[in-house]
Amino acid sequence: MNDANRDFLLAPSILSADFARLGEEVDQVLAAGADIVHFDVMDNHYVPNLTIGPMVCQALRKHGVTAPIDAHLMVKPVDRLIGDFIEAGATYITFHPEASEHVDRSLQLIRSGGCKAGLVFNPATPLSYLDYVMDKVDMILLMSVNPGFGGQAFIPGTLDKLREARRRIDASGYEIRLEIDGGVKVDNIAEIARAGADTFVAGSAVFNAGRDSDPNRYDSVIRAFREQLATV
Ligand SMILES: O=C(CO)[C@H](O)[C@H](O)COP(=O)(O)O
Ligand SMILES: [Fe+2]
Repeated sequence: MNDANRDFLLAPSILSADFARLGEEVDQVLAAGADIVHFDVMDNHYVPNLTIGPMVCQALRKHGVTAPIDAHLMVKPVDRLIGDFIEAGATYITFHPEASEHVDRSLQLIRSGGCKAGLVFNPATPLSYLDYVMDKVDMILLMSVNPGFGGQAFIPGTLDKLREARRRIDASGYEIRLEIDGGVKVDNIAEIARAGADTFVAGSAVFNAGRDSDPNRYDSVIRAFREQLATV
């Protein structure tokens, strides 16, 4: 696939949403044109922060969210929670290979539950974890910050890593999405897309936009992202 016909998907990270009004926040960002709900799961063990789990994913489904939910598991161990997120209605389940004792088994567990499987690479994690599992991944997620917190700055070296991941995907012949997570803003998304990403997580850039009282507060930031992507 080349840049011209790659479809770009926007995945706002609800890490930066107002948790007290989560259903409403998700409804508004999807109404503004977002494609995927990025759902950050942190365990205060694999990463130094604690967030939300499968019950909240299930609550979003019950609330009526039908868009894909992209569960980014920053937890160790991973396998038990994989089952819980399958039950809770996740669409994608991604995990960090260092957090699984048996990466191949965890990937198979996700697919056997009917979900799409992905591996997440921290800034210092080598892409060689992909060597023997390309046929078992639907998503490769490159972290462009160290995991654990929203609002951090994009690490520029990730652009080269994106180019390398894109080469691997194109050479494999498999349909695999290439997602980027951390510090994605309106002013760098085009450069990130040119380096090979096709799925863009953005938390603070989306949820810090607009005024709380404005029901259309996310329209202009989503439109600005799309305008930038149209230049790629
Ligand atoms: O996985 C994450 C952090 O570990 C988040 O998805 C990410 O940081 C998004 O937030 P921002 O766009 O504000 O950087
Ligand atoms: Fe994330």
